[in-house]
Amino acid sequence: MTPPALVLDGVTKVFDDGTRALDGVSLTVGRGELVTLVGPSGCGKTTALRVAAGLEPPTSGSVHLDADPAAVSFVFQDPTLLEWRTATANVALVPELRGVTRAERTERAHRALEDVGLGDALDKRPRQLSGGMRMRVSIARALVADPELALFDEPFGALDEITRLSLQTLLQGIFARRRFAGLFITHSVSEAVYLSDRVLVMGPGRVEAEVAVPFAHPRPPELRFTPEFAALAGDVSRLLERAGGEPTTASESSPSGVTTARGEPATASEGSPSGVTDARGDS
Ligand SMILES: Nc1ncnc2c1ncn2[C@@H]1O[C@H](COP(=O)(O)OP(=O)(O)OP(=O)(O)O)[C@@H](O)[C@H]1O
Repeated sequence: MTPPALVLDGVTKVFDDGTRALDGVSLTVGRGELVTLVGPSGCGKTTALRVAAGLEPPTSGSVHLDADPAAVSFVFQDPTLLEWRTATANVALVPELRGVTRAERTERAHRALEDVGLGDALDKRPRQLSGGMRMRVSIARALVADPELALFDEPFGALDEITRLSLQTLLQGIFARRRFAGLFITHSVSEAVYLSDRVLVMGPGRVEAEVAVPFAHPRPPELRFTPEFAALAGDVSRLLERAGGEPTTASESSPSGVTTARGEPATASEGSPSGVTDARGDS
């Protein structure tokens, strides 16, 4: 069996000032699987991502990355583009640093930019681009490395709602075609359900529950308006509320696919679907 792309096993992170940001976090991201982390502010999502990326050492527990480190890409909330470089030159930077020839890196950058719908903006500088377009460049820069694992830290958090929805649709289409492993942090329940195969609900320092998302890829944008989608988002919202997060829109019925952190079925509501588990095992 192919090993998962990423495994965190019992990871604890205590910062020098004594803050216990992670307290026994275990999670896996399989190949070709997109996993989202949702949870209240300060529960440790970014820390988990940074530990996964090797940017922070865990205090205890282990991290297994089964990917070429050169094939791990990041997308942050801030697109962090170089203002003096064109969109193409920004995207080509990664292959440039790896010694890829100019002709090849330009071709790869153009392909990646076309993939994110920026075929008409290849020579534009960041200041000539809207916030959504800058984020597309940032996604293209992540894709140009042909990632085995892509790590996303709330990439769409600063965008307006319409841009955010269109970038979700874009990323979902790219994921359906390329099927990298992904770990994606978001505060949006609907974004988590629309994009991912599994939603991990975090409470302070811990993964409290896991919700399997059964919808096949590619996912049409209209999926977001179906009762099945609303039911699953409702389950995640309820689990998030229990974990200490802000309540979001919940629906009456519950989908299949929710388990608690210990793997027991969690009865989120009458007629709960299979697929929800609570990390603590209580429901
Ligand atoms: N370098 C650091 N030194 C000390 N404490 C830190 C450090 N980085 C994060 N923390 C603390 O660790 C906890 C978890 O922070 P983290 O940024 O991982 O949470 P988060 O869930 O990503 O929050 P948000 O949703 O607001 O981005 C917080 O209490 C935060 O203040």
